[in-house]
Amino acid sequence: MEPEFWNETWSNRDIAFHSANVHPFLAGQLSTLSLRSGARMFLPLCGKTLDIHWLLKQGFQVVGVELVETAVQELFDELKVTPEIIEGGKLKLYRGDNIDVYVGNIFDLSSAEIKSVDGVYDRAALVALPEKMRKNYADQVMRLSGSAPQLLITFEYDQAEMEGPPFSVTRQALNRLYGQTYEIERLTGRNYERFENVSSKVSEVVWCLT
Ligand SMILES: C[S@@+](CC[C@H](N)C(=O)[O-])C[C@H]1O[C@@H](n2cnc3c(N)ncnc32)[C@H](O)[C@@H]1O
Repeated sequence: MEPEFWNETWSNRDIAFHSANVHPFLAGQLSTLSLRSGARMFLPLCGKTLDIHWLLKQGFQVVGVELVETAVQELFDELKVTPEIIEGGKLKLYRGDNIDVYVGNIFDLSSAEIKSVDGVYDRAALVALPEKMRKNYADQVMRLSGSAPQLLITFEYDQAEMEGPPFSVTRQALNRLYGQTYEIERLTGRNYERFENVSSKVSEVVWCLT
């Protein structure tokens, strides 16, 4: 997906991926990463997810990256935080108490910029990218996070029935992307019935990468 696709998605408000609730598995599964309190969580392709609100409330620090500035402005508005906006690098930085969100392309971000990361939360990020981008994305997430443990949420369905995004990402695909670096454990999953065009089974699956 090229940047124009996501700019149009946000300007047309075609943001069905944005949930009105905190992800139902986040609270129950994050502890599998065994993070210290106050850990710094990296959210690649973060949008304006309410999961960020939840993480901040739990005392985590958050660092995100998001291509579309409108999304980041809305995130800070909804958090009721007036950001300090820092320009100078390739990406603009929106900063508040315990939260840094970089505006721009994840592939332009450096590990020196985002500093240390204790855990990664990938919801609707890996699955937002077409197959040909996923290897570069996975390598970049590992580079940026120092291969920190990940809570990763994917979809599995018959890709022939829907174009994506979100795309179907199987365990075999995860093994190819992350299997050299991480132990990959399937934590839980549920049937997901919100893709209108898919008549066969859709599963939403939660993984722990340690
Ligand atoms: C499917 S949405 C998911 C957003 C968020 N994770 C959530 O759960 O609501 C994917 C987001 O990634 C952003 N995005 C896509 N490609 C990106 C890239 N190369 N770098 C940074 N952000 C990107 C899009 O603008 C979009 O907001």
